[in-house]
Amino acid sequence: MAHYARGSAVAVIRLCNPPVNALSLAVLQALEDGLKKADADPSVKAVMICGENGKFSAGADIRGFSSPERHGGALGPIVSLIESSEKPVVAAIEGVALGGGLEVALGCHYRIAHMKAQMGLPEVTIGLLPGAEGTQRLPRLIGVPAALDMITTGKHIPATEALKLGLVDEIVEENTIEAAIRLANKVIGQPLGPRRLSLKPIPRLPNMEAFLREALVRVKQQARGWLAPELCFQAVRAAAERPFAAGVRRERELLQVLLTSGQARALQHAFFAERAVRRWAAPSGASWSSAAPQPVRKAAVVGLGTMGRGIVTSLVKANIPLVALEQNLEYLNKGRKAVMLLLEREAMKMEGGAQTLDFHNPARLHFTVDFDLLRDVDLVIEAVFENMALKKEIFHKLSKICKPGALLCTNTSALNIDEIASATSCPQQVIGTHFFSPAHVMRLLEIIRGRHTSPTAIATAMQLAKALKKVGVVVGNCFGFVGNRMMFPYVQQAVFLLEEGSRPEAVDQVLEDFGFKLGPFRMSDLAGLDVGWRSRKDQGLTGPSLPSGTPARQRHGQRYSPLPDLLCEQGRFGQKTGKGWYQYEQAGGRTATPDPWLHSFLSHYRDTHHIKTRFIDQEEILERCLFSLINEGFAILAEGIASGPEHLDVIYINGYGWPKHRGGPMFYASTVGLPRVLAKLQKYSEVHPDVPGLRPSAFLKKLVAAGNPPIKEWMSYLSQQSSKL
Ligand SMILES: CC/C=C\CC(=O)SCCNC(=O)CCNC(=O)[C@H](O)C(C)(C)COP(=O)(O)OP(=O)(O)OC[C@H]1O[C@@H](n2cnc3c(N)ncnc32)[C@H](O)[C@@H]1OP(=O)(O)O
Repeated sequence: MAHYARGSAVAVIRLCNPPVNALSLAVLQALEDGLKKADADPSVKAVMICGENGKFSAGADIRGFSSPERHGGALGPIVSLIESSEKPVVAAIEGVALGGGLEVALGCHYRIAHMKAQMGLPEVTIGLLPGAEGTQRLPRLIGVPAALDMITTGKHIPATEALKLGLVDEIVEENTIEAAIRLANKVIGQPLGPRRLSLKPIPRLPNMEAFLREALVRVKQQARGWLAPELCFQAVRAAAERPFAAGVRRERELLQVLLTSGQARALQHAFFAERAVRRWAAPSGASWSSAAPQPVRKAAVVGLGTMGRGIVTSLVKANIPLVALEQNLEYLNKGRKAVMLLLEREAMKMEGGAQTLDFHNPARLHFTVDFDLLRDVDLVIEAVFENMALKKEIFHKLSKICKPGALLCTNTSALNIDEIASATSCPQQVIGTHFFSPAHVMRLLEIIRGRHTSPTAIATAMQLAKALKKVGVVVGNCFGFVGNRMMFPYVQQAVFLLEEGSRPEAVDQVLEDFGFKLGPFRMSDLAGLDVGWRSRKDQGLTGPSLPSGTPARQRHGQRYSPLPDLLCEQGRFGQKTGKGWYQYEQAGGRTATPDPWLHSFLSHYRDTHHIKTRFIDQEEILERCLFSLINEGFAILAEGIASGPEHLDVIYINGYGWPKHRGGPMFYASTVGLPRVLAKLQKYSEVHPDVPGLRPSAFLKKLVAAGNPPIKEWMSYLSQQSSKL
């Protein structure tokens, strides 16, 4: 809705559609009606447009994009209608003016913003472009470079920056509405021609052609298969090169391409999935709606290795006073140095720098080797070496030292939360908080509830994720939880493909072309091959505890590849040693080059094990890696480890570099079609009967038998499940 009211000479149109005043068709209709009413009323001399509840508008109603033509098509003419008004129209921007909301403001003749307001054209992030003439008006107002930056990245900018760019005419600290009405009264009778952006020429650059050429290279490099940034670029280029009307026609053509590309649907799924996971629920019946978080006034991190350092940095950035603990002074000093370096770098990126972060103040960040200093903290995050005995020892100590009610979190990436909790006297306060490396950068926080974890503990961990500006996803307790458990069969397939005839660079290329930032081998070299090796040794899969006589390529009757173990035995741990699946310029180097040594090692390995080398095409590489990962996802859903497919998608997008424009693995499966996923898994499973990861999950089969229902309905088939599942 939009409420129309007339004060003295200024009519007020208030956009009203809580919580963010999204521009639904009803809101647009009411806006149009209001404009026409104001136009027809001779006593109205000016119009002011604002939003209800301190928010201008978050743009078009994304839920309405199921009927996209009507949606995109409806807004452009209204923006034109605003601009062509013979009475001055002022936008009063409070809260947010995003997407279509900002396009409405660009149609207005004047824009005034509250200093805390945020503006942006984030359409690119949901696979679209600002299709209500925004790609044509914004460059005319702020110039091509700034407009291109805003439109191709979708970033939100604060009002202060908007003022510098000339996006708004004025910013105010107090009442924006009153200021806008004052401005509207002031400009009554002034010529509107110069204020109509469609009539303005594009600010010229001395080297526009060269600028655009270089910008296109940058945009393409960053997009990696994501279509919207490049099409946003093309629309802005049209603004630079064509008259307004022709630019608008080009914008519409490009928007149509995006609307039918499938990527917009995937990105919108990702948008709503990220919001859906906030509404967590546990099998016990506890949920986000009934559980309240405890305040975290002071926290502690135990262990200052790579993960601990990132976690400390993350907590300091969230302004949470903190104790950072190591086992001895040598490790403490090493950790402190590394943390300080990270924080200095982070401070340099922030307005206000080190003062904002305040990490030199021991009252805010205290380094110690004294466990006693954890007595008064509200929450501890343990981030030590991945070893059950060590973790249990630490949790036993923590449960004795920490105050009653303190939350005890473990950053384990795979170990059993219940076993860790069993070392404490308060298992209800123990929870997994699995950060991803680098912990101060990666958005995902996998939150693992143990059998005894209390609803308050879950709510507190979710609240912590929010404070750290991360996406918290609550999952159940099993080996590898959700993310790593799905990753195991994916990596396993990648290694099996090498055994059968492929090469690391061929496998990585296929998955990077699909959109992953790094293929499995480049990723493994970055993370360090020794991490998995240690875990396999602990599981008795390799190393001294492996019973003699165990076949080299079989464990527990299933296919096993010793390739990663063999590389580790050669000291090839990846980037850190300068050699892994690739070779690097030096230990710690970042540039991966295919390694002839590895190629001949693989040939020799195949000869030793009598494996006939065969050519493996891209389709097989993609399907075996991705479908085995997805298959595990279905097993996870059936076991109740995650509450829905969107949880898995959010985890993969935010923690594992899954290309967002493909909507996450489970959404991707829904677009491929479950019958096809099932048929392919069946085919590969027949060829490799000793690989459980390729054996289709019962839940996947059930969904196919049910006629391939839409992703939103999957979980309902689970609740009606029979004992077969
Ligand atoms: C054809 C081209 C023409 C126009 C194109 C467009 O305008 S496309 C839309 C462009 N706008 C956006 O992409 C903005 C999306 N929203 C946001 O970035 C954030 O929601 C926002 C506004 C910064 C607020 O963030 P906050 O963290 O405060 O709240 P939250 O994200 O949880 O949102 C609250 C609920 O509002 C729903 N919502 C937000 N924006 C929209 C929208 N544009 N359309 C529909 N619904 C929207 C969001 O899903 C939340 O709902 P909930 O039921 O609680 O999950």
